[in-house]
Amino acid sequence: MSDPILNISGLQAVFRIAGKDVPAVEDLDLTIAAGETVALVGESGSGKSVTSLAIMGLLPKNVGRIGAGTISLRRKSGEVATLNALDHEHLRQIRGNDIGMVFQEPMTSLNPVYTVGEQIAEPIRIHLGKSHKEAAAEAVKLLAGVGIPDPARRATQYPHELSGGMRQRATIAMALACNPQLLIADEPTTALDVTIQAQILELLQQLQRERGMAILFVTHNLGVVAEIADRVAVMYAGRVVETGPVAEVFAHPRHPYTKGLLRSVPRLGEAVRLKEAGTPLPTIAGSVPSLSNRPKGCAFANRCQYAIDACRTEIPPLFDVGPNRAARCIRWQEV
Ligand SMILES: Nc1ncnc2c1ncn2[C@@H]1O[C@H](COP(=O)(O)OP(=O)(O)OP(=O)(O)O)[C@@H](O)[C@H]1O
Repeated sequence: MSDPILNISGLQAVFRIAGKDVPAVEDLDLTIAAGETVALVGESGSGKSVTSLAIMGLLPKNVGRIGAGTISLRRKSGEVATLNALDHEHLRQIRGNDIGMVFQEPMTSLNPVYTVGEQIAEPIRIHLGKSHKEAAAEAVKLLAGVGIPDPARRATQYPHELSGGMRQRATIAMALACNPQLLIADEPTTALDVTIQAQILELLQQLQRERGMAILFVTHNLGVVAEIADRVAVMYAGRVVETGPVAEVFAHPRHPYTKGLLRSVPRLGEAVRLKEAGTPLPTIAGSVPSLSNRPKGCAFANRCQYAIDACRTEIPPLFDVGPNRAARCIRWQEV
């Protein structure tokens, strides 16, 4: 792989809960190259959002912090910055400039009292030092680039005047305004209906082809992963339990959790067949253990049909299970 844009090594993110430091993410390694999309996937509570917040330096103040590890980003200038060693001011310069962000709910990024055009122009003025006029013209171009019809008029409108899909396109335009090296997209299509979702995914892929940025895509939706990602990192209870190229991981999962997740996604037609037969969709019984309640050894063991006593004593390491593939399961050969 060429020098990665993002390189995370041994990341631990902790929360202070009832006077104790509790790790929400542990021992996480992740790299993303230019032009590559890596998906972080897992059930609610697995640590996906905490990971993306840690990268952006946006863990909740006084409660969350990075306990260990390094997060390096190759900036547009070519300089490699260790994000977790930077102060707030430096991080602010990097966010919106070298890192673009798109969240599930566009209204969290858009300010209701400014026009869409003003909001897209702002980072262009702040980070790229363009004049008001230049930035405003650039904002219209960006709106056109994300497929918004009549962009000059749309730029003068307020967020509530746009549909949900259009708003998400506008936040993508804002995220890309400074031509970032890395785009972090945290459930960007979850709040949209499926046709709009497909359009937004297509748009992100097209923009990535044009710009060659690295994308970290956070989702719980395996269908979306299959559609958009080159590689996937499956998270469970704060750790990556399986990683590798999407096609191979999905065809031959090596961790029981990945296998369970895949089984709980019905293929087209299968859902109807199961319903007609009165058979419930297979699900993974139980839920992700809470932070303060993580069991000893493999955190998945109490939901796992492959678990043996040895699983409950030590946390398994990530085993090499194929080219560019790893799985955190001592029984991976039997899965
Ligand atoms: N501010 C916080 N204080 C304490 N614990 C937190 C905080 N934010 C998240 N956590 C805990 O960290 C763990 C990981 O949460 P995270 O939000 O990263 O999960 P997720 O995989 O992104 O889930 P979702 O898809 O629901 O967002 C969870 O156990 C969650 O309860």
